[in-house]
Amino acid sequence: MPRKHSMVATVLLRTLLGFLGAQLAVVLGLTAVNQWRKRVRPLRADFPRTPPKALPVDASEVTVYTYGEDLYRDMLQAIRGARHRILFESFIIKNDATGRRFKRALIEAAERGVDVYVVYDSFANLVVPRKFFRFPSGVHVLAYPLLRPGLLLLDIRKSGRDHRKILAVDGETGFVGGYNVGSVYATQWRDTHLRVAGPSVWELENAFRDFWNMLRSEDQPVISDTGTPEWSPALRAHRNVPEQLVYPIRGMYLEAIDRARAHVYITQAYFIPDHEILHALIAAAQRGVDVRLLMPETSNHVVADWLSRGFYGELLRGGVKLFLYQNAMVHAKTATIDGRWSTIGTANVDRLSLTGNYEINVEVFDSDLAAHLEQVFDNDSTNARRLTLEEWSGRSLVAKLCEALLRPLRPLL
Ligand SMILES: O=P(O)(O)OC[C@H](O)CO
Repeated sequence: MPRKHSMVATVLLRTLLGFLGAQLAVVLGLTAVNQWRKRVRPLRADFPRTPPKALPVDASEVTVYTYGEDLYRDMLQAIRGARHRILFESFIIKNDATGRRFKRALIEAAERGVDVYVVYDSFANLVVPRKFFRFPSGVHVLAYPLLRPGLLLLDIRKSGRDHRKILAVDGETGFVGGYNVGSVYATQWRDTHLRVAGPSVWELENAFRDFWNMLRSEDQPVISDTGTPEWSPALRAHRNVPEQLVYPIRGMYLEAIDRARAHVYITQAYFIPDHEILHALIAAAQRGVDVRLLMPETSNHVVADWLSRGFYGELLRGGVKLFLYQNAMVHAKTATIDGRWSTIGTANVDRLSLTGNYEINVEVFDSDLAAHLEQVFDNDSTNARRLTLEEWSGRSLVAKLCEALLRPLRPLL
């Protein structure tokens, strides 16, 4: 009997090792093909743009940016015009011409007496020399740690990356959205960011302050919290905070999709939905809602693309329309529903963002903003091709096998 057991264990172990080996081979193979493709067919930067447009939302004004150069110009202008306080947080800050421009502007602000706070994620910037993140003492810098004590003991409150992108200046102007800071994003990537001017900037300030005060070291200043004299239910920031086991962005998406009656337009860089989000979208399509998903045909993460592809069949059979963005990386994390609800933020629709990282998305109830985001979606769609169920069903057996082998990796991304 024990001999039989050990034979079964050996067979199981070999099967598992064979599966892991095949998975590794697929990942390495896809990565190699992707590197080659990038060399012979680099992404173009001639995607359609929608110019920034300012719109009132209650007592505030919002502006949608879909082109990095426009955004960085206005962010830098806000930093250069700061009089009291700058709160700046970015998942990635590249040590390139754009990153250096931001660094210089932040230092100059501190030199003229502005209180400057900077947060970045240590893991996302591992390839950036530490020297780049050295600022003069007038700038307060918090590097979200590579590993937080407690994580090794599986304390999930200590998990997640700081994936947020926030700038808030003087409590008057704020920016939030998908853009990291780097030259490639300025012209090569299609992303979406929101500028807020007016009382709703508090939403972003508050998000930054709570994060800073929770994670600052003892020798760093506390950012005082005086509350807000005014906030608008039309524009609210939702924050995923692993330290508090709070992940409202996923709930926000589920609630909004569940209410949809006419249309759902979602733009995502990496779309790897969980069971509930997938089924909420299909349920909406089944009740007659026009559900459209726009994603890059080829993103900068080949494995994420293949994990995403594993859902295409079910989505298409469920009536969801898929639009694949061509020849450029679309990195936006936005959705607009029924001409009245929209979200713009940092969270991807994948496990890492929705139940893993520190994230921030603004949820906006406003018909003008929704109409504008629909226009952006339509404009983006002119640079996308619609994938049909017929085409997808005819993909090669090798492609189907790769999807099946990679399926167990879904929870990792
Ligand atoms: O994590 P995101 O969504 O900010 O995307 C970052 C890019 O993938 C950088 O390679």
